[in-house]
Amino acid sequence: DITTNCQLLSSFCTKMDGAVDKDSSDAFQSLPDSIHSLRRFNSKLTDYWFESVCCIIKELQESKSNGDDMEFTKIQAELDSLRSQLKEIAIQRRQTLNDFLDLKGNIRVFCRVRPLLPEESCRISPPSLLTPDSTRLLLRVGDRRSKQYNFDKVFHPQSTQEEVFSEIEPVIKSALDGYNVCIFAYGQTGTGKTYSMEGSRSNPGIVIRGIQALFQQALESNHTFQFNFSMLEIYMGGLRDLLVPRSSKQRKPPALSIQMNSNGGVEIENLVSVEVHNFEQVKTLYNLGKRSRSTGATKSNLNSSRSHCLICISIACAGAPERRKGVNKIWMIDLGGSERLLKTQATGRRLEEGKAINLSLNSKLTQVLRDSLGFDSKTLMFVHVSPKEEDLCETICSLGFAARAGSIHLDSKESPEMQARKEVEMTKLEQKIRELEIEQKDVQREIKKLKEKQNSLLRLDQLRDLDITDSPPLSEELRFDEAIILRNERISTQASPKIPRFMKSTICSQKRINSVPLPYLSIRKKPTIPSKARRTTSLYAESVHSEANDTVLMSECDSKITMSTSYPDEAQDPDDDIVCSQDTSDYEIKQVIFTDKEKFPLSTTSLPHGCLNEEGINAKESNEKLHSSIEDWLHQQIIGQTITPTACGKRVLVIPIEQSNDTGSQQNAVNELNQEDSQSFGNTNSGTNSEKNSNGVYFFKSISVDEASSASKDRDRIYCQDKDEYSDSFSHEDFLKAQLQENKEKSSLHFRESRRSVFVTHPSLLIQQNMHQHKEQGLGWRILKTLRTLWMIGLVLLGIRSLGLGLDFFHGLML
Ligand SMILES: Nc1ncnc2c1ncn2[C@@H]1O[C@H](COP(=O)(O)OP(=O)(O)OP(=O)(O)O)[C@@H](O)[C@H]1O
Repeated sequence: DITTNCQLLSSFCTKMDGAVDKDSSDAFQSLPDSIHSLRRFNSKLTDYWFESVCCIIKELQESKSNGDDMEFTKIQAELDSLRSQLKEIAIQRRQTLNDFLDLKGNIRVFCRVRPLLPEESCRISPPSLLTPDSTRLLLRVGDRRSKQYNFDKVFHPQSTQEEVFSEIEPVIKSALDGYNVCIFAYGQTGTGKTYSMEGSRSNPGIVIRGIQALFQQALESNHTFQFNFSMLEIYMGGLRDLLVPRSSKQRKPPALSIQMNSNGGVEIENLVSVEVHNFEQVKTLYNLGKRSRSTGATKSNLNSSRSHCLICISIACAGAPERRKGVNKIWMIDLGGSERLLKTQATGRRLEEGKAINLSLNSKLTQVLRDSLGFDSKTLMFVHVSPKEEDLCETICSLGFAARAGSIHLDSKESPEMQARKEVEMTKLEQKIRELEIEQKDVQREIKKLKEKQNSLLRLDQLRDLDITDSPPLSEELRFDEAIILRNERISTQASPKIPRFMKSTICSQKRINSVPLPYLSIRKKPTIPSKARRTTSLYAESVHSEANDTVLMSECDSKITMSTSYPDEAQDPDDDIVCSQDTSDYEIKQVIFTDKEKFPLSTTSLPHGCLNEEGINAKESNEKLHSSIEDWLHQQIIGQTITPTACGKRVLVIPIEQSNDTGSQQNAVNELNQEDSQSFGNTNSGTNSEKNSNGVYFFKSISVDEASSASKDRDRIYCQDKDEYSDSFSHEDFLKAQLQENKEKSSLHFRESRRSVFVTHPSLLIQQNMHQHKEQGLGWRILKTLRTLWMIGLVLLGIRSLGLGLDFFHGLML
């Protein structure tokens, strides 16, 4: 209405005035939008407003036209120089950090002595381990003898998780610089390996802190990284993917096997590798993986890890030639407790596990880590020991192993002077790294400021190109819009605009009294849909309004199929769903066109957007839901992986959509899937939805798609072929028939009864057309059916009675 529009314009003019006076970039930012709104509502405004706005814009254009180009070029030059400066600093910092780590040693060995646990502390015996300083550990053997071990650092029983992590932080930086990194926790069972790696909820360990630091540092760097997360265990000598739910007879994940690629890198075939974008996602996946890890109670540890657990984050960064490698890995490994089988008194399965833990330390583990150990990879080993005297033998074994691993640089015969010089050098390098980091941040801040300035100039440029006064205020397109707006307004006025929505008549009732209103027309432009062969990305979520009466498949009552529309760049019109929400026999279909999946690499996948965000989720219960949804989703990926051959002959995971934040439509599509995936397929919908489902719509059941349907809960879906061309209006039956008749290599549509959504998932699912029609029956029909049944029962009773009479008669005759 006029008042609202005048208010809109008034605020617009205030903004414009501000823009002229203060050169405010905020006002520039909203100018194009405001101008668009202005033109849109022009016909309802007085000439005065429009003219005054035009004047302001003109003034603005004139005042800014001089010298802007020069300023833009100057800023660009400054930006270029700052960028090369930043690159220079990054190279220097990387080099200095590497020198520092070289001095420290590429293989570093730390020792952590765990404290006595509350249940152990009552035993009073002299401590067998002493830590005279931060690098030496003294082991008392008997009353007089003691043995000394040297480490890069010794963490005494009171050392905190923060102190331990402080040794990890520099290698996380190295990982972002392109170096492979391996962090191990080694030691006897029950000595605190899992405590160091995992930690507790309130006091997290290396893994959680490491991942957090990785994402934080990636955010602060001037590169964009791609992270992929995998988690596996070596259990009883074999590899097991921890992100895949435990196998059952029907759902067996593919076996993992270790392969070497052409660059000499190790690849684990069939291992699920999930692209992750933030810390929360990794944390959720990590928690999921932890649940699948093999643990059990032993005499030494009630919650003993019975396997080696390996976490791998692969880091890729395009356009950063200064990195050591294009793609590198960071491994974090919680080894199974090395144990003396006699001492743990293990029998049966525990005995076998114990043997396997010890054996696989050398075989599978070294194969998996072949490309991540040695050369310029950074390896950190944390050897864990127990302070208990009765564990002395195991402690000696562990310390001996650690000493051998560290002997590469620790035992080298360095004189105290040399060691002192090394210390000084390292301190200097550390200082230099700190300075370079500060400088780097300053330059980054400067670049950000200049970019903002440049953007505001660009926006002004856009404004200059805007021809307001010379062109007629309404273009053809806007005239058309306006005509539609007027038409819709007329319709809504006719339909008593003041009554609340729930009181308006339904389509059925309107039909009964022959007053079907004119359908609403959308003023939105439809995106042009490329031919199917060319579709590579998710385009839009489209819903269609369609009448579907008197077809063979339809139910008795007439019903309309109403599908709402949503485009990425336009806000949803609140009135759009008026028609579909009025009539219980209305029915909504959402069709989401997805990406071509063939471009995804083998065994690499991306989670549905938002699926792993723990924020705002209500702790335990929601976590459970989240986990089961992720499990389901992951399992679907595994099944998809086994049955989905692509045109290139490769097998790819079934991925709903490539993760991207850029278009609203993709977001819509992903959200749709998230909802789908995060809910069980049953009646989890709201009452309204279910009610809608049960009125005048079809149910297609038991469509099987190879192994997929037998292995999952997809029984109430229909799978049919994707439609080649977009059609605005079609009957339900025709639509489905068309889908089924098309060739079977195309993307498939899922029709889910419970949510009434049709969406394309992935290519190449073969279709079996054994669909059973299920008609929803009206009340009248049900009464007829009951009467028919009663009639049949009556007939049968009559027959029996007649038979009885006949027999009596026959009996009488005989007598
Ligand atoms: N530094 C520590 N501070 C406090 N408690 C600790 C510490 N280290 C270990 N513990 C406790 O000791 C117990 C055994 O630790 P943990 O399970 O981490 O041992 P482990 O070496 O991983 O054993 P396994 O190899 O059998 O899995 C746990 O209850 C843990 O909380």
